[in-house]
Amino acid sequence: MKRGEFIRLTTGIAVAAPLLYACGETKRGTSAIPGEIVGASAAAGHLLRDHTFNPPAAFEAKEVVIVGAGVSGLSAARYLVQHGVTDIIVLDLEQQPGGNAASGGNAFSKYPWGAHYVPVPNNNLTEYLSFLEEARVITGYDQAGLPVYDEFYICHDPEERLYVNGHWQEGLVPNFGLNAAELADFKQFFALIDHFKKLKGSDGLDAFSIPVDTSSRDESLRALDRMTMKVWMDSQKLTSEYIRWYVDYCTRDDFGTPYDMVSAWAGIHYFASRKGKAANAAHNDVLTWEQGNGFLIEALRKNLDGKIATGALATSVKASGDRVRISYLDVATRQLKGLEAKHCIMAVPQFVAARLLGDTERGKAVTDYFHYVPWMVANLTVGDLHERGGQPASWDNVIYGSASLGYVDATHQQVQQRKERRNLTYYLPLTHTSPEAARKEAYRAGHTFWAEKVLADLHRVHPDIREQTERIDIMLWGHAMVQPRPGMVHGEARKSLSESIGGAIHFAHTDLAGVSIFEEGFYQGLKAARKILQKT
Ligand SMILES: Cc1cc2nc3c(=O)[nH]c(=O)nc-3n(C[C@H](O)[C@H](O)[C@H](O)COP(=O)(O)OP(=O)(O)OC[C@H]3O[C@@H](n4cnc5c(N)ncnc54)[C@H](O)[C@@H]3O)c2cc1C
Repeated sequence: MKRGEFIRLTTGIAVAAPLLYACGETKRGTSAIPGEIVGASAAAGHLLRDHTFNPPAAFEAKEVVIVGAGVSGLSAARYLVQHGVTDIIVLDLEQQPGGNAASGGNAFSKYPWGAHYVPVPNNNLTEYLSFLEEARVITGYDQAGLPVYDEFYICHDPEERLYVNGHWQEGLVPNFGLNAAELADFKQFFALIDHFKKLKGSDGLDAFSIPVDTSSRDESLRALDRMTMKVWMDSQKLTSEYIRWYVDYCTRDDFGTPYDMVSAWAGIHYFASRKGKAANAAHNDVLTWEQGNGFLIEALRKNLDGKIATGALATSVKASGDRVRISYLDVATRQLKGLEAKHCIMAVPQFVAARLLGDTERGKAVTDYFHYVPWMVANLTVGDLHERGGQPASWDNVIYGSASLGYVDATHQQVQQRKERRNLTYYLPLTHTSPEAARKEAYRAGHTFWAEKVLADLHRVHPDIREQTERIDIMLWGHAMVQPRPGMVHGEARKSLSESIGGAIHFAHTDLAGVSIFEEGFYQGLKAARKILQKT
C-alpha cells in the first residue's frame, strides 16, 4: 500500500492521525526525478505503539489465526491447510502479503522490494524441496537423485560483477589489481570455510546447517558465537583490506550487520551452511525471478484463497480460558474486529509480538537481545546506461567500497535480449549508526534525499545515471531484519521467546532463527504448524 493511502484510510481514528503526521510520513515525490516513498508499516507500527484500542464488540470463532503473512506465516498456513486444518485466517497489516519478500512492478517488469533470491537448497531439506516441486521450480530428479531446476529460474549468465580498481571484474570475490599476499588471504579464507563445511561437532551434527537449530551445539563451535567476525578474522591473521571488505560486504548483505558487529558463528554460517547439489546447477548458483522471492510468496499462498485478510492490523493477542482472542483494525472499514481461536501463530517480529501480548517482561528481553536494522531499497527504471570497461551488465552489480550492496537487475531473467527499459533494485542497509538513530534519520528524510543518495552512488559506475533514470521509488524497511550479534544464535533469549504460551499461542518468525533467510522462515512456519497438528 502507498504510504499516503494508509494515512487517508486511518484518518478516521482521531488519536492516530496527529501521530502519523508527527512522524513526518507525508514527505514524498519532490525530487527532480519522479517517484515516491512506498510502504505503510512504519505508520501502522506507530499506531500500535502509541494508541490504545478498545476491545471489539464481538469475536468471530476460528480454529487458527495467524498474525503476519510473510514467509513464516504463509508457510504455517500452507502446511495447516495441506494437513486438513482449513478453518484458518492469516492477518496482515499491508495490502499485499509477503512481508519483506514483497514485490511490485511496472510496464517493463516485476521487481522485488526486499528478498530477491534463494541459493540452491541443501538436499536434506526434504519439505522445502517438495514445496519447490509444488512451485514447479524443481521439475524432476536425475538418476543420482539430484534435483533438476527449471532453467528459467536459475540465475542467467552473467550472474555477478564487482567494480574494483576502476574496472568491472567477473564475480564478487575481488581479484582485479590484488597483489599475491592479498590473493593468498582469499585462498586461506576459503580453505577455512571448506573445513567448516565438512566439519561435524562432537554431537555428530554438521557444524553449520540449515535451519540453524539443526547445527551442532559443540562447545568449541558455540564459542564462535561469543566473538565478532572481525575478532575471528584477526585470530586467523586475515588482514588485507580486500578480504575484510569482502566479508563485511557479505555479512551486510545477508544480515544487514557489519563484520565487526556480527557474531563469528553467524558470519561463518553464511559461507559454510550451503551445501546444495543440483543436477543442472552449480553449488553456488542462485534461484531468482523478476519479482524476487515474491514468486515464492505466490506459490506459498496458492491454496489460501479467502484465507488471507490484508489491511488488517492486529492490535492485541490475549489468552482467554483455553482460547485466544485476537483484535485487529480493519483498515478499509476503520473498524475494530475480534477473532477467537483455539490457536494463534504470531508470525511477526518479536518486538511486535511483545506489544500485541502486552507483555512488558517479554518486551524487555526483546529490547535487550533483538536488534533490528533498517534498510532502504530503491527501484529505478532506467534506459541504456553508459558502461565502464570489463564484465558486462550482470544480474548482481556491486561497487567495491560503497555503503550500498549495489543493485540487482530485475529484468535480467527476461528471455528477450533487447530491453526497452530496465528496472534496477538498489539495496542499502543502514548500518552507519545505531539502528534506532538510523531509523529516525531514515523516516525524517524525504524522497529527494534518498533519490540523490542512490544517484550519487551509481554515478561512479554509470556517469549518465541521472539522465537515464525515469523514476525512482523508495521503500524504507524500519525493522528489516534481526542482527545476529554475538550471543544471539546460541543465547537463551532466542530459545525462551520461541516457546509457546499455554499450548495455544505459538511463534514463527525469522528473527527467532537469528538468521533472516527464506529457508528459516519456511521452517519456522512448519514448526509452529506442527505444534498445532499434534494437538488436533
Ligand atoms: C531488504 C531485504 C532483502 C532481503 N533479501 C533476502 C534474500 O534475497 N533472500 C532471502 O532468503 N532472504 C532475504 N531477506 C530476508 C527475509 O527477511 C526473509 O527471507 C523472509 O522474507 C522473512 O519472512 P518472515 O515471515 O519471517 O518475516 P516478515 O517478512 O517480517 O513478515 C512479518 C509479517 O507480519 C506483518 N505484520 C507485522 N505486524 C503486524 C500486525 N500488528 N498485524 C498484522 N500483520 C503484521 C508484516 O506486514 C509482515 O508481512 C531480505 C530481507 C530484507 C529486508
